[in-house]
Amino acid sequence: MHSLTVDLGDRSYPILIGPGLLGNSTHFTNAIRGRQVLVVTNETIAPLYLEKLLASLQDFDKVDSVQLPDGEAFKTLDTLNRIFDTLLEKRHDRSTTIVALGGGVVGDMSGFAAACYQRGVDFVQVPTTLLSQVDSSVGGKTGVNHALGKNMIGAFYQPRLVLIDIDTLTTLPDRELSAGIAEVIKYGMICDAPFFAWLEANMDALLARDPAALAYAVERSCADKAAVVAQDERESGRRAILNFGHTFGHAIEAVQGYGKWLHGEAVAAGMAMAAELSRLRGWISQQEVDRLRALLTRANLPQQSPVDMAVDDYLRAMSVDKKVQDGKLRLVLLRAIGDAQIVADTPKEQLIEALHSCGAR
Ligand SMILES: NC(=O)c1ccc[n+]([C@@H]2O[C@H](COP(=O)([O-])OP(=O)(O)OC[C@H]3O[C@@H](n4cnc5c(N)ncnc54)[C@H](O)[C@@H]3O)[C@@H](O)[C@H]2O)c1
Ligand SMILES: O=C(O)C(=O)C[C@@H](O)[C@H](O)[C@H](O)COP(=O)(O)O
Ligand SMILES: [Zn+2]
Repeated sequence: MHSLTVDLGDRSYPILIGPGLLGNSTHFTNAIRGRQVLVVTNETIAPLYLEKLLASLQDFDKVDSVQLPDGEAFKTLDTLNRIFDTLLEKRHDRSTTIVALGGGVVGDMSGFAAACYQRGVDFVQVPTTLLSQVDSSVGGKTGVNHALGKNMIGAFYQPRLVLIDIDTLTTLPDRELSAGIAEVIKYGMICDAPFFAWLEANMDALLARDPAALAYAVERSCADKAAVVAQDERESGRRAILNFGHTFGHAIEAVQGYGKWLHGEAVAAGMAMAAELSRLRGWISQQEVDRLRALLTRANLPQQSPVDMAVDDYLRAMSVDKKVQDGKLRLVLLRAIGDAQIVADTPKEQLIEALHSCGAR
């Protein structure tokens, strides 16, 4: 088992990574302070992993579970209410711990429910997709979508433990594996050039689900993310680099309708757009853009806009991005592979040219 820490003072917590962790009760008994637990999962994950998790929670006095409908389209305030309904109907008090068993959708909603229920209860992340293991379970961004924008309603709320059982990746559909790889590639692009080179050398092993390659990619991604989050927990500055490709990607998700494009797919296309913009600005070379594009292609990820999206669709959706300040769009661009910078002065013509170069109408 590999262990790292997200260093946030008295809110620091461990990330445990390895095979077989779901069946080990010790990690839960060590991290959970009270005697009550609510497991939040969904209809797809429950038949695969709920029984195993419940067996590891046998020592607690009161363990309930709730199964949410599956899909990004259900990452809403309405679905959140199902968690609150269960907590109240089953009479969970303030000492309860919410355990999120699932991908980023379950994790983001469970974390937000934990932040809100009786003004805050403990929370543990058990991520089961590659994307949630390398990204969403770490760092405490929680929330739900709004029709007008991604993750628009939420809170920063840190878990007490992130338990990553990489065995769960064996059942993940190929398309979801690729979506997770998009966020892995992101770390290489924004802050870890040696990792980017490692991904170029090991993409075939990752796609073949080689356990050692997957474990390494999860560990390295979590380490990269934990370092950024420890510097700037609430995104007042540097943390925004984790949003590389997301201003474009979130526009794709919202305009297409949540769930049509997977988050990781939208981020992949968004990273290609941000890379093109960085090149137009004279910061990275065509060769660096080509390296990103080649890696996205090998990972079976898109790098072009949906055909039916026009530049105006992007500009409208991007104008509500959470990084907008005083009406000014802030974007994450690249100085080089492995070196991201946040900029507020992108010329509109360059932005439009970058969008066109990725197929936006
Ligand atoms: N909080 C953050 O920092 C952060 C970071 C990145 C992404 N996100 C959010 O995460 C969400 C995307 O997460 P995701 O990619 O995990 O999607 P997801 O949660 O929708 O899961 C993808 C699909 O895989 C299924 N699934 C989950 N685990 C499985 C397993 N082991 N075997 C088989 N099927 C399994 C799910 O039921 C779902 O159908 C988005 O809402 C995105 O905004 C949040
Ligand atoms: O943890 C972060 O910070 C991120 O930006 C990680 C992203 O991968 C993630 O998709 C996040 O939810 C986007 O944040 P948002 O603030 O733009 O909604
Ligand atoms: Zn993301």
